[in-house]
Amino acid sequence: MPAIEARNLTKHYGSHAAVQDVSFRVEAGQTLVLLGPSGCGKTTLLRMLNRLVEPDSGAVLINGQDARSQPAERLRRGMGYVIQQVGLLPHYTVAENVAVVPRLLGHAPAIVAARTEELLARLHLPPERFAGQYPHQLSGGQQQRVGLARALAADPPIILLDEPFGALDPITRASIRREFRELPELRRKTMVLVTHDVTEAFELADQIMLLDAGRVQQLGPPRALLLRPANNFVRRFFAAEQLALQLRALRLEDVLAELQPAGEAHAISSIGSDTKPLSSTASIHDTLEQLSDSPTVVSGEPTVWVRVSETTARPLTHATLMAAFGRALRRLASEG
Ligand SMILES: Nc1ncnc2c1ncn2[C@@H]1O[C@H](COP(=O)(O)OP(=O)(O)OP(=O)(O)O)[C@@H](O)[C@H]1O
Repeated sequence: MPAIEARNLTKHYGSHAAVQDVSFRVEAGQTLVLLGPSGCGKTTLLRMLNRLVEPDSGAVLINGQDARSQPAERLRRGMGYVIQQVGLLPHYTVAENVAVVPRLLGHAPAIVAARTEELLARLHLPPERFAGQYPHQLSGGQQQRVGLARALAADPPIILLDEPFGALDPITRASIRREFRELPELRRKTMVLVTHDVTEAFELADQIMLLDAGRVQQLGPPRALLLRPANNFVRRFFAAEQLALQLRALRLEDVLAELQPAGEAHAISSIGSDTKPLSSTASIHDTLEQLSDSPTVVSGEPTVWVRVSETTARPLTHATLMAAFGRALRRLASEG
């Protein structure tokens, strides 16, 4: 049973159709990204999931149960909600803001305090410095982290995020996104995230739903939208950032075959050093970054070793990895 299911959701504002006949399923632990140009209906769709907006027709099922079968407040307690404007309470300290929902739920004060400290520390807001501060004393990025800590505080199984990194400059945004991806708290969560940033979508999504004028243009894993676009809108939407997205959509395991010379008897056993092997599930983008950090330098290029046996290892550099990536793209496109 999917954790979230949307069935034929439609919403009009007057005669304007904001969302038209949208359906999707999100399995437990997966992330769906709602992507599309401004005004395409992303926020309206997200807010139908926690009943901040009621659909004209269609239904939302949470763990198989109709969202309308329980009071909206109870439904929302099981779903964290993170928005761009953060919405911190100005007269509450950081710690009080994070603790709002667990307190409402009647969790024991000592447990709430410990959990708040742990979350702040994990989100790089050392509690000894930040717990007693007020929202106006924080930067935009720090406020967004507090917003995220607040959404995670009661450990809800589902998190809805609306442009959660929207107010940040691109560099801070990329680094917060990385921390976000690595948060152990989020690994088990079912998430629906709204963004208009295609790179963000490709970094975070298991599935992307691309919308235009309230209608689904394509729903699928990131690489399917890139390699097998359903129509010209999808093709054009990704055209400008094609390479950056391909680097995020393909993983090291996709190019392994291309790193192997024809006729080589042994399969590749590892890439990288024994102490720091590269993960075969890392994106090519992340692999290139890790390669840059390699302490081994051959002919002025950072290098890692591709091992096929105890005694045989070949060097891998940015150039050889990019060449293999190019061949893998052509192969995947022709398999289309
Ligand atoms: N409360 C409302 N009353 C009237 N029209 C609305 C309301 N909320 C949204 N709309 C309209 O519905 C459409 C979809 O809006 P929505 O906020 O869902 O888009 P979005 O994709 O999230 O946009 P953005 O990326 O700019 O936030 C827009 O045309 C918007 O003007």
